[in-house]
Amino acid sequence: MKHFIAAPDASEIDRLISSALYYKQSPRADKLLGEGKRIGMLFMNPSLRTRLSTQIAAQNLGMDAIVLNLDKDGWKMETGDGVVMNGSTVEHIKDAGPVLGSYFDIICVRSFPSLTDKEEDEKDTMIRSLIRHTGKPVISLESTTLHPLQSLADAISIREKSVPGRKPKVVLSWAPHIKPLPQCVPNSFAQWMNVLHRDVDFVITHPEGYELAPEYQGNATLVYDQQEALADADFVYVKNWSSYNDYGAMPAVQSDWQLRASSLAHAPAAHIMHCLPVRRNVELSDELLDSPRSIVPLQAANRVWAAQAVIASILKSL
Ligand SMILES: NCCC[C@H](NC(=O)CCC(=O)O)C(=O)O
Ligand SMILES: NC(=O)OP(=O)(O)O
Repeated sequence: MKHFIAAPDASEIDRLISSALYYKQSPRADKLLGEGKRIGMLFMNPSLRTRLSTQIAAQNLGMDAIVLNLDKDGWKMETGDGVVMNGSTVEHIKDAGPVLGSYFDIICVRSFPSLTDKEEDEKDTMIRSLIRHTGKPVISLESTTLHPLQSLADAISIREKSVPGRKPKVVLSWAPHIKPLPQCVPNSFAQWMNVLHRDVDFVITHPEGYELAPEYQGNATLVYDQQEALADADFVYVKNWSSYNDYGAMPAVQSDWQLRASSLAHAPAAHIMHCLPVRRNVELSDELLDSPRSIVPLQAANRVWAAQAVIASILKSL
């Protein structure tokens, strides 16, 4: 694997899941694979899980991991072509990229969308610029459009909790929030579930106005009625996102979309998922989050094995 910025094909996802489950059993099995190699992790936005799990994964493979909070500790980066840099940006990615490429064997970056400029956000400029100007493999730690390490951990968790021989019904259910959030997590989850369509029945439910970009919604079944969508679900992935069509807006919602135990009257076996961080009792009730139905801690724990499988695959291709 060269870069990890979106869902690979179904056979590659299968290989990554197998590799992740192998590392989960034997975390240090490949402790010499990354010896003498360095991974650089650049953050333009906050993180708890992605930062720590990716560092642990790299260390399990013998790599040195260095984190730079580019938003706080780096020079403000310019990515535009031909810009006269007489404003707030100090350093161009054309100059910083080769520097980073000389320091690191693998480069990772987190860069959230503006949610104000759709066209710009859809370009995933930071990821594309790093690929172009560092010459090194790039891993997305959540970009302006996708969050593939999260989706791999989600796919691993679904695989682990699925009943053998039964194709699970997986429902992505929109949840309320106090502020507009990116579409990256639902875009990415939908992209992965659509690739895995032979393994899962995938349904999306959200209020009108919260349609995802058609390229990510893909062939998912869209059901606007949350109760109808949740019936007989095996997995319910709860997540807020802002409007894509009215970009970054929060169109008014008439009914209560918070997921509670009572929402699952017709889905008695459903496992509850969320990528975290979660706003308790806004998106999801305490009752569900604190119940054995929640596999949220499993998803977060699987972030280590997801990252380890991806980094190992890239190291093997160097
Ligand atoms: N990396 C996982 C989710 C990150 C981000 N959540 C947030 O920004 C939550 C912020 C808050 O709750 O105030 C998102 O939804 O894409
Ligand atoms: N789920 C997730 O990506 O969490 P962080 O934002 O804490 O990394």
